[in-house]
Amino acid sequence: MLYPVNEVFETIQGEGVNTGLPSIFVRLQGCPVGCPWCDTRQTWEQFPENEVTPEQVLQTDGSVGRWAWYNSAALLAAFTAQAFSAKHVVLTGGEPCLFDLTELTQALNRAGYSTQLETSGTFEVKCSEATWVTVSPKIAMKGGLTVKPQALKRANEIKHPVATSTHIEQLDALLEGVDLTGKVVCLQPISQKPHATALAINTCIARNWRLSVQTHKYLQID
Ligand SMILES: C[S@@+](CC[C@H](N)C(=O)[O-])C[C@H]1O[C@@H](n2cnc3c(N)ncnc32)[C@H](O)[C@@H]1O
Ligand SMILES: Nc1nc2[nH]cc(C(=O)O)c2c(=O)[nH]1
Ligand code: SF4
Ligand SMILES: [Mg+2]
Repeated sequence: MLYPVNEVFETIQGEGVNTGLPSIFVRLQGCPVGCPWCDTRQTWEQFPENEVTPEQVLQTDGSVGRWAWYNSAALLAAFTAQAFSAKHVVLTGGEPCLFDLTELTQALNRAGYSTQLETSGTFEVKCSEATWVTVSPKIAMKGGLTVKPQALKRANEIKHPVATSTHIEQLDALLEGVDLTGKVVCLQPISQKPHATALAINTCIARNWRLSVQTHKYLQID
């Protein structure tokens, strides 16, 4: 299966439970969710005129919406060609669950990589059993999509972006009746805003949830 890839790079996982883990990020192109504060707006549209060769994607930093088709074998070959050391692959986007990721994650696992998804939960999650699934639920965004119960059920980690108390109330409503056994709940301040960070800290302490700050932004790395 072919996937539209916006960028492939090696860095340190900056968010969530796996913070600090050296990781290869594969950012897929395309997202219809429409979060007003999205870090990666360049991945929203998959414009045909922005298609480039796989080599060109490896040479750019993904800050523009260029993308190329890759299959799992070509991605694995790119990891080798780039001499990446990390053995953990994070599939993000854009919205990676626009695509069936089963074959890709299984191929990565077979090649010795652990895998993780970063998803909004607005599409069914299709991936290998071994994949760590981080759902960052998107509620009442412009695209009008809703969070799929299957995605919440499959989540290993629920990492909610927050800036106001309304975001906490929306998360509470979403999680009502969801069995959280074995799942980690994190709050992630939106765009490092001081108010958002204070709200996340205070709520995490009150609820015994995890705090996820975007450490890569503080470190000024990708
Ligand atoms: C860019 S999204 C891509 C994956 C997927 N579309 C999703 O939303 O989970 C990756 C992560 O960044 C988070 N994120 C995006 N923009 C952010 C911002 N301005 N502040 C905090 N977190 C943000 C998302 O909530 C998500 O957890
Ligand atoms: N360092 C780093 N960690 C991240 N964790 C999730 C990211 C994402 O954009 O999905 C991200 C990212 O873009 N960079
Ligand atoms: S779902 Fe993810 S990629 Fe899509 S707009 Fe929201 S944060 Fe950005
Ligand atoms: Mg990011």
